[in-house]
Amino acid sequence: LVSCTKRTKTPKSELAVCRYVLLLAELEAHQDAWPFLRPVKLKSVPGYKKIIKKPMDFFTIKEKLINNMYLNQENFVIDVNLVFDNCQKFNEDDSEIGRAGHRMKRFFDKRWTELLH
Ligand SMILES: Cc1ncccc1N[C@@H](C)c1ccc2c(c1)OCCCO2
Repeated sequence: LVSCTKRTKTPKSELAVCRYVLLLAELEAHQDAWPFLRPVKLKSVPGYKKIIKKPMDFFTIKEKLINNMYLNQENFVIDVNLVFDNCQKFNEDDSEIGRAGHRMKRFFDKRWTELLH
C-alpha cells in the first residue's frame, strides 16, 4: 500500500491519502462488503455490462490509490459512491446485495464525516 511517510506530496494531500487508505481498509473489512470487493464478472451477471456504464469496486479503488490516481479527494469519493450508485441501479433495495449496498453506504458516509473532523 501507499507508504504514508513517502515525502512525494505536500503534507496536506499526504494526510488525505492516509485517510483514504484507512477508510478503504475499513470498507473492505466490513461484513457487508462481499458484493463489492472485486469487479463484477460481466459474463456471470446477465445484463450488468449493458446497464452499468462505469463499474467500480473496492479492489479497483485500492489499485487507483496505490498508483496515485486520486489527485484530489473528490475523485476518491466519486469512485466510492459509484460503487453504491451502481448497486442501487442494478439491485432491488429489498435484495441481499441491495441491502448490503445501503448498509455499506451508510457506514462510509458516517466514517467519511468522522474522519474529516
Ligand atoms: C455488486 C453487484 N451488483 C450486482 C450483481 C453482482 C454484484 N456483485 C458480484 C461480485 C456478485 C455478487 C453475488 C453473486 C455474483 C456476483 O455472482 C453471480 C451469482 C450470485 O452471486
